[in-house]
Amino acid sequence: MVVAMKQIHVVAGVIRDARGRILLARRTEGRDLAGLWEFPGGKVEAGESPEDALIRELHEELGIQATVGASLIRVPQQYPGKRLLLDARHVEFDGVPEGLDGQALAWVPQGDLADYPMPPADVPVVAALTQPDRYLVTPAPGDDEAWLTSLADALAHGVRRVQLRARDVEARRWRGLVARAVALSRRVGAEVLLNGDIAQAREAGIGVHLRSAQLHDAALQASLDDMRAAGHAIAASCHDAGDLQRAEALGCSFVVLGPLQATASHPGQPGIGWDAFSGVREHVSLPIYAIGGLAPVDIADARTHGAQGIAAIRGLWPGGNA
Ligand SMILES: Nc1nc2c([nH]c(=O)n2[C@H]2C[C@H](O)[C@@H](COP(=O)(O)OP(=O)(O)OP(=O)(O)O)O2)c(=O)[nH]1
Ligand SMILES: [Mg+2]
Repeated sequence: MVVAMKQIHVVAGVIRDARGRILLARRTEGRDLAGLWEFPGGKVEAGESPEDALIRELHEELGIQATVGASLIRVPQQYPGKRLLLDARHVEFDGVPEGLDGQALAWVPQGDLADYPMPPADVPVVAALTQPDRYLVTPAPGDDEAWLTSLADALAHGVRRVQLRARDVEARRWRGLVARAVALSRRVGAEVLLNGDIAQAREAGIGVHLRSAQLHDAALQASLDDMRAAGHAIAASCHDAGDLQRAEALGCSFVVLGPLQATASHPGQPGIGWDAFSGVREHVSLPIYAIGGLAPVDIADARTHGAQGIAAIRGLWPGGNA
């Protein structure tokens, strides 16, 4: 049994300049995680509010006067020997930031953030800034044309990450639907992944979304390495910490964890709820969508509990059903 360690609350600022670039600071030698880039900030002291802590830290470390804005994401994360809550807030400021502790600073265009080595808890923060907060999973097609129209509708409403999923659809029909769905998605720059079938995903030139049962199939590693080398995304469905760790080891770039609530598509499977979701997410450094009975209205809750956002069939499909 793991002994519960006290969680350290760290509040960090997402600070932008007039060009939209984001300020990163490099952790100085002699501290934990030295040399890695971080969002400026620090630990909340006893009796202090997170907002006051961030204002104090940004004044001490950068010499700026901060105004703390909206929450971006709160990431619970385990490190060797400690547990962290990285609480990332948008910040406005007066003054000119300087590295008052001798730390290097960099103004980084949002698209380049992934080039800066950062601590594990920052990976979900960067993803929250740069990747979609909704992940549509398609329902099984009844009528093909109606299914494609609904997909086009979802894309028109801003969906930018899609998992094509259909059980029990005849292979040739599914291949045709996948090709048309990929064309629709490409037109608006949405990312597409195919559920379960690595070979077909490779052939269609899209990513693959692994079923949780596939995570424990060691024989898949070679074809997944091949997918990654070709620049295609790998994602996975996870139900517990073991699945998450396996997905991270296989090189997944994001995952789905659930069911958060009981759903009609998985009757009898109880939901894990937000608190358990937070506890499980601590074990890996990955963007994680919560799935199971969720809709866009739940995105704020999701972010508060360390999720990238929500994945859904009904909650993101126009009309709410297949
Ligand atoms: N500020 C900040 N800390 C982060 C980030 N990511 C991350 O894992 N951390 C970790 C590193 C540290 O273990 C902890 C923050 O502690 P810190 O060393 O900055 O604390 P502090 O500013 O209060 O300074 P001190 O305790 O060294 O005096 O959180 C991040 O993006 N920003
Ligand atoms: Mg600090």
